[in-house]
Amino acid sequence: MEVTMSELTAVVHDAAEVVVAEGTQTPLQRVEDAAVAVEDGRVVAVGPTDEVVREYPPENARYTVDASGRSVVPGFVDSHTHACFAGDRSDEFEAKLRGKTYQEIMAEGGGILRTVRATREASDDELLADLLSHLDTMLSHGTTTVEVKSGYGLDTETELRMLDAVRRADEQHPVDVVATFMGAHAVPEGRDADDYVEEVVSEQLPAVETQGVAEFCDVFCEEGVFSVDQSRRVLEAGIEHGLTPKVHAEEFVHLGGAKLAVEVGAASADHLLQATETDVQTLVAADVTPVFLPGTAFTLDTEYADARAFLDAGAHVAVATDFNPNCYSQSMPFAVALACTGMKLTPAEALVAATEGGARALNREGGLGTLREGAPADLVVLDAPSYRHIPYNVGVNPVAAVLKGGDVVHV
Ligand SMILES: N=CN[C@@H](CCC(=O)O)C(=O)O
Ligand SMILES: [Zn+2]
Repeated sequence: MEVTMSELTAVVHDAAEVVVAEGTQTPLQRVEDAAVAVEDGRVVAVGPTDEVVREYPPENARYTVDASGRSVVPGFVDSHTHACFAGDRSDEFEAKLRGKTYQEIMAEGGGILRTVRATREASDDELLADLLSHLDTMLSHGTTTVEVKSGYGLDTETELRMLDAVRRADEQHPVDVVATFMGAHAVPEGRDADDYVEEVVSEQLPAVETQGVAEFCDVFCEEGVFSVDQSRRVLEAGIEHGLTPKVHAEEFVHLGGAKLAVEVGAASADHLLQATETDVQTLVAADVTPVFLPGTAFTLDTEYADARAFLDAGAHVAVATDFNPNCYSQSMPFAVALACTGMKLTPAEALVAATEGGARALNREGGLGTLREGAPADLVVLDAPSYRHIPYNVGVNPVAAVLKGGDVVHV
């Protein structure tokens, strides 16, 4: 005889609105005067409060959240971050304000390579503590799933130490953490790029597979970093070691990273500031999720990517923070605001790109990033009557509470 026990975990009721969110090609689905019921970590009902509470009485639930006057949206899925690192680069922000470019700072030994030096020197516990602290900040701003890349080690030992910190953070923290190996983030000081690519392929990737510590493999395909051929070599080797490709593509110079993303069947192509109309058509036809990182354009004070061209071509787009020592914001609400002001997404498009779009960029299309029935119960209660306040009330954290799998994990 089969016995199953289901548990009414949470009822969030009397919300001014609940945003279901489906995809950036679908009009925003939302319900007014609404409630959400959660059983065993999944959404079991979304609808008018009176109907939901009749079937799922709040008094039977472990958590009851009175969301009167507030809006409920899916937890943010931040699909592109470099959140595991040590050191501080706040002085580079000032140098950029005085006119230095990102490339000039790198050429002087700053930028990524400076973070590599600090990360190699940090202990395992320091790396973990810093990452956990960033996850706390992300959670308090409504992020419930985040992707974190390695790539500040650039040697086998430190890349593995970073990915181990990511694994431990995932175990210890309510936010779900998805690991990406990015040994090909920069060419280490004093090394030749081809020679280093061979190290990534023959040493780092086999070690990452043995440890089972990453799901994706990313590469910085950029002029002066890794060429298309070098990037292809890394991503194809990554596939052989069980990792799904992602590409930092067409950020500063148009090099062919978008085309490469299609060729290798990447889950996403990210940045895309220099993408051409052909890139747009090719990525959309191949269903590679375009990930836009407006915080990077804001920090570098550059033009923003043309996300509208992708939306017009039928793409389901994603928006993420790109949190890293150069783009120092863990806040998805801020990324949503910049997606609106910088890329002219509507608040609805930006919100869906930051939730369901992020799930697509991580190949998690079974409901993550939405509040439809059956989806993981990752909910954000906003201290505002509408999702429209996320980009409107800019510079203020709009999050009142966060539920992860139906448990209240932040108030
Ligand atoms: N573009 C390459 N990597 C990061 C920046 C990393 C850094 O500057 O430390 C990015 O996605 O923007
Ligand atoms: Zn990046």
